[in-house]
Amino acid sequence: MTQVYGRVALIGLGLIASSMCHAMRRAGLAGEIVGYARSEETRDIAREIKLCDRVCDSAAEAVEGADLVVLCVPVGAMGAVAAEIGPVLKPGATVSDVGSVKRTVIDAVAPHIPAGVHFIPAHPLAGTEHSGPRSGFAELFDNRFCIIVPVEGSDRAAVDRVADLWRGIGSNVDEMDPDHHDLVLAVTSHTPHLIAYTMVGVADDLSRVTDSEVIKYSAAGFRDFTRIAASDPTMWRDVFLNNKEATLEILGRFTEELFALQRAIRQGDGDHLFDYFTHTRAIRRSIIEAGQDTDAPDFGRSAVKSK
Ligand SMILES: NC(=O)c1ccc[n+]([C@@H]2O[C@H](COP(=O)([O-])OP(=O)(O)OC[C@H]3O[C@@H](n4cnc5c(N)ncnc54)[C@H](O)[C@@H]3O)[C@@H](O)[C@H]2O)c1
Ligand SMILES: O=C(O)C(=O)C[C@]1(C(=O)O)C=C[C@@H](O)C=C1
Repeated sequence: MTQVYGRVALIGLGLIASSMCHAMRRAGLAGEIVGYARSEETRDIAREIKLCDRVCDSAAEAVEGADLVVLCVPVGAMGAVAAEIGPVLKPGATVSDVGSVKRTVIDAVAPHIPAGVHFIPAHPLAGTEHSGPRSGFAELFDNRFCIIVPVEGSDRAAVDRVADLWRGIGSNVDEMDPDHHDLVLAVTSHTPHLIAYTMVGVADDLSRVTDSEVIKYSAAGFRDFTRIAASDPTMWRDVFLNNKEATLEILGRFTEELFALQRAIRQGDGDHLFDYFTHTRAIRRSIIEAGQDTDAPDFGRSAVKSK
C-alpha cells in the first residue's frame, strides 16, 4: 500500500485513534503519526507503548505541519479542540473526525476551519466497549463501513483522499448527508445502546433477582447487552446530547411497538407475537445474506441460503 498522507496528527488517543495508528502502520499509509491526548496519563501510556512516532503536549503542537488532522475525541469536545488548532493548521491540510454524530460536530467544528484547509467529516462504523490508548487493534476497521459526510463545498480530491485512507485501513467507504447519517445511526447504533443501558439498569434494580444470579445465569442475549452497556459513559452521554432529535424520534417509535407487544402478551395474542417475530427474523437473515455480519457463524449463512 502506498502512503496517502505525509504527516497525520491524531487528537485524542483512545480506542479509535489507537486502532487507526495500528491500521495505518500495518498498511504504511502515513509518513509520520503524531498524537496528542488531553490527559498526561494517556500521553505517558502512548509514549510507553510507542503508539505514535511522536506524542506532543499540546494539540496545537501536534497539528503543526500535519497534512491530515483527525479529531478522535468525544463529540462534545470537538468544537473546543477545533478552536484550539484552527489558527495553526497548515494551509492545504485536511481536518477530519471520527465522531458518532455528524450534524452538531459539523456545526461546532466548521467555523474554526480556516480558508484553504479542507474539512471532511467521517465516521467509522466499528468499535468495542473498551476505551483508551491500549484498547486499539489494527483489525478493528477491517470489512466495516466508514461513512464520509462531505460538507457544502467539500473539495472532491480531499474527500477522495480521506476515502483512500479508510480503504487502506481496511474499510468499505460510503458517503452520506449529515442529517441522514444521524437518523440512520439513531436506528442502528444510538437507540440500541440506550436500550442495552436500560435493560442492564433494570436487571440491577430488580431486588427479587440478585446480582450474582444475573451474572451466573446471563444467557447470550443479556451478555451482549452488558457488553454494550459497558461502553464509555462520556462518549455515550455526548452521543445522546448531540443526536437528540433523531434518537427521540426512534425512541418514540420503539415505545409504541413495545406497548403493542406488551398488549399482545397480556391478551394472549399469539398471532401478533408470531407475525412480529417472523418479520424481524427476515430482517436478520437479509443482513446475513448481504454479508454484513462478519461475526455470524458460517452455519447461520448456509442455513439462510438453503431456505
Ligand atoms: N468507541 C466506539 O465504538 C466508537 C466507534 C466509532 C466512532 N467513535 C467516536 O470516536 C471518538 C473517540 O471515541 P473512542 O472510543 O476512541 O474514545 P476513548 O474514550 O477511547 O478516547 C477518547 C480520547 O479523547 C480524549 N479526550 C477526551 N476529552 C477530550 C478533550 N476535551 N480534549 C482533548 N482530548 C479529549 C481522551 O483523553 C481520550 O484520549 C468519539 O467521538 C466517538 O463518538 C467511537
Ligand atoms: O461494537 C460496538 O461495541 C459498538 O458499539 C460500535 C458502534 C456500533 O454501535 O456499532 C458504536 C458506536 C459507533 O459510533 C460505531 C460503532
